[in-house]
Amino acid sequence: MAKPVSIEVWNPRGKYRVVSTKPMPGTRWINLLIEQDCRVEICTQKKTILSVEDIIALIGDKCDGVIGQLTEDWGETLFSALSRAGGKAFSNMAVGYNNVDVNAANKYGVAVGNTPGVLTETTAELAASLSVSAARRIVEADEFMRAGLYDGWLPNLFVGNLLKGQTVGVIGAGRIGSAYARMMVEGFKMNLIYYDLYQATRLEKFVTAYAEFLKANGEQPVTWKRAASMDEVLREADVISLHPILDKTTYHLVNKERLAIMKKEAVLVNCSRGPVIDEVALVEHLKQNPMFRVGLDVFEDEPYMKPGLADLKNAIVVPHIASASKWTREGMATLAALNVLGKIKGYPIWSDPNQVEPFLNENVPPPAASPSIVNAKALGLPVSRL
Ligand SMILES: NC(=O)C1=CN([C@@H]2O[C@H](COP(=O)(O)OP(=O)(O)OC[C@H]3O[C@@H](n4cnc5c(N)ncnc54)[C@H](O)[C@@H]3O)[C@@H](O)[C@H]2O)C=CC1
Ligand SMILES: O=C(O)C(=O)CO
Repeated sequence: MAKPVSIEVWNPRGKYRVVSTKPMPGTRWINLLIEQDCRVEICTQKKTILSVEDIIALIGDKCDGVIGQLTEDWGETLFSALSRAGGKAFSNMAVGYNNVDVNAANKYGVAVGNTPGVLTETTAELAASLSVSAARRIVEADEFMRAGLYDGWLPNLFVGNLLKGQTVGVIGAGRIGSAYARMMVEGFKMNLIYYDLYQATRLEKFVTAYAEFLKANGEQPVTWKRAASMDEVLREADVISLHPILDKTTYHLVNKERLAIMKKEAVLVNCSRGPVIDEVALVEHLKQNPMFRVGLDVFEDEPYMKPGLADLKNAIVVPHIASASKWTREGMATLAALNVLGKIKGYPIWSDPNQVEPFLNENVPPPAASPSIVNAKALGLPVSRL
């Protein structure tokens, strides 16, 4: 058993005990819980990633709900511990929930919440930032300046890739992938090719309308294409961004063979999950192809990078910050808290997890519903008619 962990307590006399495994941005999420008679316990342990044993110690003998993190292993052990403590409510403070064994949660009747929508543009903006930074070698140039190596303008200094008129590829045109695609098409007049299991109809309509706008103004219209395969995207695109969920079908989706069919001067961006790319193969590909560039926000074995990646000038690496804007992170905390509160209070499940704005308006009380419960159907939870 792990040693008792340090905690911060709000509303100690609250009827319901809600545990958060990490301090989260903002205070609205705390106030929303204590206003509904919850005692809120926030783990203030300095340890970045809590172990299963740490979280069992946090849960204790009585716990009505837990807000957890994407770095934690939520499966049989933790859901059985939460159930034994009388709890039936859990939420990831993340939209991705590959760290959660939903079947185990179903076994113990525990609702699993996530935080879709509030992080869509923030994440897409970072993917766009990495795309431009890699294409134009921003980080290399910054390091060059700071090293005092600049001794005047040169025709060939840090020459990169132009984006306008080139092809942007998206693998996984869901919420974030579609937002990213629009940013790159509308912002840089790139032509789109995307691959997804489902047709991204809204995205296609947006790009079609933008093309008509450009044409009406005497400019070259942009184009879009839904690829029949992922390989088609990898062959044709100049910049490719990965935005699928991580599951067994997307593990190592980008491997040695697929890296080999990409353009030698392509840019590859990953703001989804690290294991979507075979990172060992990527390091070797980057070594063999110095004009191929990557922008990575996520890594196969976070928090570690595969050997050699940190030494490569054609790789930009940032520590899983794609959703890290103030508004988004405070909103994620709010959605996660309301997921847990909703289950505790017996509220129905919000009918559309893609429209969570009503929960994010600080000037009005949130709807009496859980914003997004991924196993609502499996648990037979009622859907809100609001
Ligand atoms: N780096 C970061 O901080 C963040 C990472 N993420 C990651 O991004 C993922 C996507 O988030 P959203 O866009 O909100 O989810 P979403 O569910 O709206 O979109 C995911 C898309 O992936 C597609 N997909 C699933 N399997 C596929 C396959 N085998 N090939 C191609 N496409 C496939 C789905 O059809 C769907 O359209 C999350 O699951 C999470 O892992 C999300 C937010 C922040
Ligand atoms: O939401 C997610 O899935 C993240 O990776 C962090 O925002």
